Amino acid sequence: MSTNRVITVVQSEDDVIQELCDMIQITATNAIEKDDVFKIGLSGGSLTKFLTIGLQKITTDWSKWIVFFCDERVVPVESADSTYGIYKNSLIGVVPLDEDQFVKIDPHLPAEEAAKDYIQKMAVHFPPDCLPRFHLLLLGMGPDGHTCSLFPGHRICDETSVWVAPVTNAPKPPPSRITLTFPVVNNAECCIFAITGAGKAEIVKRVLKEDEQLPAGRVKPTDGVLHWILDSEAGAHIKDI
Ligand SMILES: O=C(O)[C@H](O)[C@@H](O)[C@H](O)[C@H](O)COP(=O)(O)O
Repeated sequence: MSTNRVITVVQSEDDVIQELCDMIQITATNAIEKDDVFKIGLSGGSLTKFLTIGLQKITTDWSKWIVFFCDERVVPVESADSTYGIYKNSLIGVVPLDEDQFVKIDPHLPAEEAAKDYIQKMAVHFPPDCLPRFHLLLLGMGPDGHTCSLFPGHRICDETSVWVAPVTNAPKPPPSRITLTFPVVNNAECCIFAITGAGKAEIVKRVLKEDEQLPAGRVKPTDGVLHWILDSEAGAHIKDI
């Protein structure tokens, strides 16, 4: 089954941020026109920097945004490892988003409970009897091909019975996390990978060659579009795919 995949290679990291935020603005406008709400899922890592820089420049009805996490580290919000903590400090007060527009984990719970709790919180915004369908999921990818907190060889990559799964032994610190599972990721209307740097060129090539051993290679929206936005370094081997 071929996915509706679009690969965009631009020159620099700044160009990736511009391309990414242009796509976010368009997707948000279409979602708000269609559903009067914009349900977006954010990831951590370098994406936090891209959005901190780029989201300030977009035009959108911020009041219609509901912001979820594709994955989150189960650490206190004050911790430097908290993805929500980073977005809270870098976006709230900078763009017109309120804290209560973020659907956050309860970091005081162990990962197993935090995952169940997050499903309950998602169920407030999605019909309970079908898979949640995000308008947009923003994804990163590690040099090992992981995305969200779906790590190579980890059993939760095959998890299909829950919307959100706990991770207690993530190879990328911190070890305790929660993550959306593939059925939810692949039910999104749109997924965007924003990837930069020479360190990712080899793994990008492998993933775009559909190496399904790699979690990022299993992101294939069943009824949606998949975008890869790459800078010239991360896209160095594009011609080989
Ligand atoms: O919380 C996390 O760790 C992320 O959600 C994770 O999936 C991230 O997107 C990748 O590890 C890429 O991170 P970098 O872009 O920083 O390489």
